[in-house]
Amino acid sequence: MNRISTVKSIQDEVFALKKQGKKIGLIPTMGALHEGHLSLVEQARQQCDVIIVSIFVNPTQFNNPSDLANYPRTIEKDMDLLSGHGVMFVFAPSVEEIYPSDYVKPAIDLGALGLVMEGKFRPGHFQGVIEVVKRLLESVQPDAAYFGQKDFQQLAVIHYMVNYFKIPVAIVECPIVRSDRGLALSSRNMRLSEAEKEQALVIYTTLLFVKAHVADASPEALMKQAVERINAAGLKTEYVEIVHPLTLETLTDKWIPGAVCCVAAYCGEVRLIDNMLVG
Ligand SMILES: Nc1ncnc2c1ncn2[C@@H]1O[C@H](COP(=O)(O)OP(=O)(O)OP(=O)(O)O)[C@@H](O)[C@H]1O
Ligand SMILES: CC(C)(CO)[C@@H](O)C(=O)[O-]
Ligand code: BAL
Repeated sequence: MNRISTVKSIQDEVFALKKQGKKIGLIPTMGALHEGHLSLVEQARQQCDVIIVSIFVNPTQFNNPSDLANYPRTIEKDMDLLSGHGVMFVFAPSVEEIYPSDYVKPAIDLGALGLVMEGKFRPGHFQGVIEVVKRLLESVQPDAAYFGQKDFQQLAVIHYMVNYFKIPVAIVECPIVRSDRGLALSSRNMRLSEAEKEQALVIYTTLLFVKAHVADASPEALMKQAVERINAAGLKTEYVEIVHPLTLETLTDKWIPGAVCCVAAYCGEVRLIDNMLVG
């Protein structure tokens, strides 16, 4: 497994491998890797010949400076965790490498996709995600790129961006990996105490509660109950939205197949997100 830090070097490697007919899979991450990331690697291994994991804490997608400052950075541990998982390259560029002085921000209007949920509570977040994902895809030029459904809205935005700019890559969605008791794995979980990890389970149990009650309550009523349940457990809910899986429009009185319940809540200082297919 080689660690590469420049766009030029990763391009040289990829171009040579592509010439040999190899299929390239990219897993973009911000590091502090866990089993959720490894599941993306494993899925990529089943479909690609060459696996590249990028590790880059992208400053432009953080709307909150303290979130960026506190984001865990564990590159040596990450390299250890990845070894034995068939990864050929870890691409870990600097901020200057990703955003050189002549870098031009992509111009794209995400419309409603970028204004709801994460877009509403983390202003500028998706513009930053688009900047970095477009730059990574154009730098590495993979055949397929793997993303987790834990970041459900991010996937919707990335699909839109790839279509909009006609980037020739397959976007592969990977299911959410949870702890034994249901907490969605996340790099930010490292900042939770054991007691907070216990408390945060209410997000999962609330998603299960919503799923179990679709036949006897409206989306609107269940969103309200979900907020109450999460807050009653001591978390601070930012939003609970039950949405159309493609347009992300909030459902009110009628259910549709494929409805997804999305949650963002603070457990102490740590902001957690999760979602579940409920409709
Ligand atoms: N529990 C998980 N199951 C499946 N995919 C996941 C999981 N956690 C993260 N991913 C995916 O891994 C990729 C990289 O995510 P990232 O590095 O931001 O980790 P993270 O755990 O989501 O961190 P955080 O939520 O704390 O920012 C994303 O596509 C993300 O959706
Ligand atoms: C896709 C991504 C790596 C871009 O920085 C990030 O948003 C993430 O980890 O989900
Ligand atoms: N996985 C989402 C990255 C972020 O929270 O910025």
